Amino acid sequence: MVLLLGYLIGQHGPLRFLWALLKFGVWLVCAVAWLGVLFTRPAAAVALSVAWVLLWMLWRMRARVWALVWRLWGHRISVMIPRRVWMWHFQFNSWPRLVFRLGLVFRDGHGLSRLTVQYPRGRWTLADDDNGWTVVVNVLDGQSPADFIAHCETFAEAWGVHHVAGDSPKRGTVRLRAYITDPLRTPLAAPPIPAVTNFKSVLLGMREDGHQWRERLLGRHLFIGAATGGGKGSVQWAVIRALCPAIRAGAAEVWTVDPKAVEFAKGRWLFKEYATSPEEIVDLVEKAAALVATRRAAMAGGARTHVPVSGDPYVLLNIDELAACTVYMTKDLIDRFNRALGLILTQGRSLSVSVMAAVQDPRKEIVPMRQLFTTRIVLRVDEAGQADLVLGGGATARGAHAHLIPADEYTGAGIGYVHGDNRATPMRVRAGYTSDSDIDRMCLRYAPAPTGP
Ligand SMILES: Nc1ncnc2c1ncn2[C@@H]1O[C@H](COP(=O)(O)OP(=O)(O)OP(=O)(O)O)[C@@H](O)[C@H]1O
Repeated sequence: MVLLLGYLIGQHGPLRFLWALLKFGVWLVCAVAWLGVLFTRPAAAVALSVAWVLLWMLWRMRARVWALVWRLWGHRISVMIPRRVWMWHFQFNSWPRLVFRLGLVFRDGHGLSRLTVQYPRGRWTLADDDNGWTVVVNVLDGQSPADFIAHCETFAEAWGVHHVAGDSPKRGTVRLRAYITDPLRTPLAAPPIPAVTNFKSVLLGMREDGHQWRERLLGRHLFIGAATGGGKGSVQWAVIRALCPAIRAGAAEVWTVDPKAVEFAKGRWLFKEYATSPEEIVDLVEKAAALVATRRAAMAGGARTHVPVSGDPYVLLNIDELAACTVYMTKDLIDRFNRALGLILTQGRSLSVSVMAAVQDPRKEIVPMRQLFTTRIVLRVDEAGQADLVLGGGATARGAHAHLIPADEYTGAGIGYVHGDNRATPMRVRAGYTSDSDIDRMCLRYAPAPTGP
């Protein structure tokens, strides 16, 4: 007997052994009590047994019952439950089970008896915008942040939230941000026009975390890839809106290439140059390349970067539907176009000549020079791999699900992903929508003052 006790304690450890002993004692007391009731009041004993079985079945099915309740009334429940209580539920109740099921835990020890499970706990905080929470996890040895980021969709499903975004703020750490509802679900108005253009930070719309979506223009080239109707125009117009004060003051010029002669015809008065036919387009791009060469020669040995001022302005070469220029023109014109554009893309950044190009099909054969664009934005695309073509390899795996953006204009147009500064993972954003009447007002108020005699 002593030997058996010693063996069991050695195998299971004293705590586990005591726990098992306690459970055995409780069961024994229950069984004796039940037998006592059976002999005195058989009917009550049968009723007790049936109630026990029912309770046991309900307990076993608790996950399915909860899933059903959640599916039927989840939305209403989520509104009623305070955010913090909701977060605590996932923090203490669901997280340990979830990471266990996803294989994000480690089991140590030898044999069942000494099994210890190490699982990543994480620091949980409510988000500032009250639309979810953030979990910062120190990954275990042998794991990488990518192991968690790959499961963002699963976390979103398990927590019943709209979206979970993951990134790695520093080595060995992963940050998961749960968004309960989608802050970008309704269209945004056109961004307000600033009093003075800030070339280093122009407002384009809103980020998923509720902050302003801003991009730098000076020293950058912008590339926007999206299927037709994805809302490329709204990003282009948001950039032009931000430039309006500088356009009026003569410190910025927009040169527009509009092969379809539709999208930008309405804002024609804001543009210093406007080209639609293949010959005009190639002449205009060569003119921009010549400006780059002139500025480079003028600055040789002097200042390293050009500062845009009235009379020596920042030039934005705005190209709508780049494929029309790189594929659908004669070979001679395509060669001239590619040569001139290549020169601007490689040398224009420090000389205040930027390119903003929109394209429906971002394949390499269509846009061979897309790697030269420093800021790349992908809106809704038709196939999963296309986000990788725009943002770079692995973007879809890191959360840029541009192929899942709804095709519906109201809920999906203008939504996309961009590589935010200091972020390893793409940030979801929505551009403000510039309507036709907004464009009319911009033309009336900000069209460049006429020059010449
Ligand atoms: N940011 C936005 N917010 C809400 N709705 C938008 C937004 N951008 C565009 N839309 C809606 O989607 C429609 C299509 O947008 P737009 O023409 O800009 O897409 P596109 O990507 O430029 O398409 P295409 O390649 O055919 O020119 C617009 O008419 C507008 O109704």
